[in-house]
Amino acid sequence: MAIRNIMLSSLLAHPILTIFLLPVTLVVLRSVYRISPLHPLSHIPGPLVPRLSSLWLTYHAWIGDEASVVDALHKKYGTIVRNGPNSVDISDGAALATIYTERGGFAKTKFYENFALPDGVHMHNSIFSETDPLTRAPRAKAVAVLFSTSNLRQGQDLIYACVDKFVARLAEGKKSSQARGSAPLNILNLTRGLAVDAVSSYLLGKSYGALSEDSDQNKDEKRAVRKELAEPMSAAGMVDTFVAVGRFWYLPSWLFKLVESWDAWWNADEEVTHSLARVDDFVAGVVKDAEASISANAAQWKDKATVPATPNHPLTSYPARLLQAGFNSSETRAQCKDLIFAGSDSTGMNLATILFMLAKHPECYRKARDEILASKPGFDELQSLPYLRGVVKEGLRLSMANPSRLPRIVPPESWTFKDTHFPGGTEISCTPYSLHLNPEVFPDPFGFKPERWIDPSEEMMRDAIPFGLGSRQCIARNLATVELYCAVARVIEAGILQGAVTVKSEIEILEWFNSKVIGERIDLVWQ
Ligand code: HEM
Repeated sequence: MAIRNIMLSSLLAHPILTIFLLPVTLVVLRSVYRISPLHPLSHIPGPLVPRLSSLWLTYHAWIGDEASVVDALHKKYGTIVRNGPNSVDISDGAALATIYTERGGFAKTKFYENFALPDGVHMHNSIFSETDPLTRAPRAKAVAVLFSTSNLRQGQDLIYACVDKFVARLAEGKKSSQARGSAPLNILNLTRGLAVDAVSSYLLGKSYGALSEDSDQNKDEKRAVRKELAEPMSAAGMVDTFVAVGRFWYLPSWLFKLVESWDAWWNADEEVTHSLARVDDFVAGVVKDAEASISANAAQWKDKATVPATPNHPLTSYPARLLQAGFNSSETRAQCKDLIFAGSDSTGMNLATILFMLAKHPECYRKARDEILASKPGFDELQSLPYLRGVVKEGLRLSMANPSRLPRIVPPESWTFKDTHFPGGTEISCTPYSLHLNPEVFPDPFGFKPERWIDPSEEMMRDAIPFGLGSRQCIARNLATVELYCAVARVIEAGILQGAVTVKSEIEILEWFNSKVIGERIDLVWQ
C-alpha cells in the first residue's frame, strides 16, 4: 500500500514524465507478456522478434520477402511456427480443410478490409475484402452464376474473341521484336491486356479494349498499343496501384489510410492518375448501361424466365445482377473496379508465367504442341488433355500470383491441430509459397515438370492452392482457368513460341499479397 502511494504521488508530481513513461511501460509489459510462458501461444516455436511485435511481419510484407522468410522459419522451426505475437503459420496441407473449407472455414482477418475500394468519396468492401460472411453472401450469390461452367460454355465465343486478339497481338509483337534485332517483348503487358478484356467482355458486358487498336479508345492508347506492343496498357497504373496496397495491408486501418494517402501523394504520377480516371470512366459507363437496360426492360424483368440466358446480355451482366439484387450504383461501380484489378493481375501473371516456362523449356513446348495438334481440342476437351493440364497446373503452382499467407481467425471455441492448441482469436494461415514448394509433396519443387500432374498424388491435389480454398476461394476460378487453357492452347497451336527464349532465367517478384513482378516485365525474344 505504501509503495503504491509513493508511486502514485511521484507520478502525480511529474505529469509530463508520466504521459511519456506510461505508454512506454505498457509497451514493455506487453512485450514481456508476449514472450513469456503466460502467453497462450508460448508453446508454438518461433524466433524472438516476431513473437515480440507484429511489426516483423509488417516489415517483411513491405519489403516483399514475407513468403520466403516465413518458409525459412518453417525449415528451422517445423511445420507450425509463430510468425507474430498472435499469429501462426502452418506448412502442413492437412490443416487446409479445417482452416478454409469445413463449415465455411474460419473468417478472414480484419486487414482484408484494407483492400476496400473507393467510388468517389465512398469506400466499399468488395466481395474479396468483405470479412463478414453475412454481408458478403448476398453479393456473391447475385453474381455466382456467371462463373458456372455452363455459363462459361455459353460465353466461350466472347472469351475466344479476346484470346484470338491476344494471339494476333503476340504474333505482331514477335514480328516487331525480330524486325528490331531481337528486341525484348514484354508478354506480361499483353497477358494482362487479355485478362482485362476477357473479364470486361464476359462479365461487364463491354470490352475494355486493352488489346484493341481499332476500338473507340483515345488516340494515346492506340498509339501505345501500336508503338511496340510493350507499352503498359491504360489499366496498368490502376492495377499496379492496387497491387502495391499489399505491401502495407497489415497496418491497422487508421494507419493504413494515412500511409496510403502519403504514398499516393509521394508517388503521384500522371500515368497512374490517367489510368485511375480511365478505369473509373469505363466502370461508370458499364454501370450506367446496366441501369439503362434495367429500366428499359423493367416489365420484361418482372418475368425472369424471359430474360435471355447469354452471359453478356445487359440484363444479366455482373453490374446488372448487383443492381437488381438491390446494391446501389456506387457500390456496384466499386465491385466492378475490383474485378478489373483481381481479374487482370493474377490471370495476366499466371499466363505470362506459363508462356515464360514454355519458352524456357522447349521440350515441354514440343510435347504440348504435339498433343494439341494431334487432338485439335474444342472448348470442352481442353481441360482433359493430360499434358496441357500439366502445363497449366505447373504454371499455377510456380507462378506465385498470391504467394503469401491467406490469414484467417480461429473461432472463439478454439482449435486443436495434431495436438497443438490454438485459442480463439489466433491469426492462423497456410502460405501457398510453402505448400507449392514443399519438396516432400513436389520433388524438385522449383523445376517446371508438367508430367508430374499426369498421375498426381493426393497430397499434390490437396496442397496446390493457387486459387485459395473453400468458401472464400477465388470466385472466378472457372473463368480464369478457361482463359488460361484457351490462351495457352491457341498460342501453342499458332506456333508463336517457336524459337522463343526468355531474357532472364527467373521471374523475380516482390511477395506482396498480389505479387509484383520486379520491373513489371516478363520478356521474350526470338532466335
Ligand atoms: C489465375 C488467375 C487467378 C488466381 C490465381 C486467383 C487467386 C485468388 C485467390 C488465391 C483468392 C483467395 C484469397 C484469399 O483466400 O485470401 C482469390 C479470391 C478472389 N478472386 Fe481470384 N484469382 C484469379 C483470377 C480472378 C479473376 C479473373 C477474378 C475476377 C474476374 C477474380 C476475382 C476474385 C474475387 C472476387 C475473390 C474473392 C472471393 C471471396 O472472397 O469470396 N480472381 N483469387
